[in-house]
Amino acid sequence: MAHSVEALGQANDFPVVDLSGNVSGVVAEIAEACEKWGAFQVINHGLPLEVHAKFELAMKKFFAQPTEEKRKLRKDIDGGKPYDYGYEEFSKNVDDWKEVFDFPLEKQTSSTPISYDDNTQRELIHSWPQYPAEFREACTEYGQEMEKLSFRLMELIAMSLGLPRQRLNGFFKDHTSMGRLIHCPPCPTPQLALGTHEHTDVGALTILSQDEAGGLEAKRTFDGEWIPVKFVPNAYVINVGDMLEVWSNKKYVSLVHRAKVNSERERFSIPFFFNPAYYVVMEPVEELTNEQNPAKYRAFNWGKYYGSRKYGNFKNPDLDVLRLKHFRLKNPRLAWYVAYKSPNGFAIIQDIIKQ
Ligand SMILES: O=C(O)CCC(=O)C(=O)O
Ligand SMILES: [Fe+2]
Repeated sequence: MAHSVEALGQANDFPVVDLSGNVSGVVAEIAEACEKWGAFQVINHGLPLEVHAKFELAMKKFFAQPTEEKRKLRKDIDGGKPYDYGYEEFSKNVDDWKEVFDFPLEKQTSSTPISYDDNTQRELIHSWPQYPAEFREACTEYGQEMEKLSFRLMELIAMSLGLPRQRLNGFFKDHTSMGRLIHCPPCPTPQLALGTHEHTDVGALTILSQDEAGGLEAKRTFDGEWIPVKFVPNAYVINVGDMLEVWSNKKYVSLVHRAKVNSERERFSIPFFFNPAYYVVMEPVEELTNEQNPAKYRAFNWGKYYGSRKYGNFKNPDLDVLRLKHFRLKNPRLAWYVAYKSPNGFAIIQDIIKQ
């Protein structure tokens, strides 16, 4: 029998954190939100409305073009062009009802390996559309604001874990963050499709802007119920990603989420993924582990993890890509799972063991 949410003493909405409040109050709200929900929304975040509006308009003009135009900017994963225009989902072997445009931050020069056992770095190709003329500038300005907000949030999150304010900043020195524009056209059979299938975000945190069409849903941790993430004007939704789960030694859990589509209207959604530098070795933060609370993850390299997720899709629909569970400690069976399921499984396991 379904329990009423009230009876269980749980709110049915994500906490909305007012970032203009006093720091200790904000930190306490973030701590509770990350632990209970793995997500929260922020208002009064300081991002200029005009930067957001210009960016949103440029995005809508871009997507309104004929498909042939957009396809000129097609992603080519194996050709070292993982950004730009695409209409398939990236981290799982399922089709989403959407088209996307991905862009790295302007100053980003680092590259990611193409698979977990590949140690070569290659420069990644990215191109900007000619139309609309202000597209590149709008994305760049928005990206810079997102970067600022991401650092601010990471500092608040570090404090919420009882760490010094800048404890996690160093991991983002050459960060591999990216922005994604998502357009889901109206869907004639919304019950048979999803804009974005169930997943967790692989990076540290995600800052997502959804529009009035809504559709974003989060899986509530205590009962697995899908909860709609309410549209709040001028707010951003902040998701805990896989890497924050690792650093916090699972005190905070990466948010499982998805997005629905509807038959009447199109929807737009804009996630910004704040990711560590590709060379970062991921492992629980030392200060957050001890004998009573030993590390729940073994160390692994972010760039390789990201590369496997980014480039592993669609190669073979029967194979999984690297996921966080493959690095969880105290579950040797999973090591065998990786070994048997992946084309380079045994090499991956040897690599994990060596670390
Ligand atoms: O479509 C959406 O709003 C969700 C997007 C998302 O979760 C993602 O791209 O990681
Ligand atoms: Fe996501």
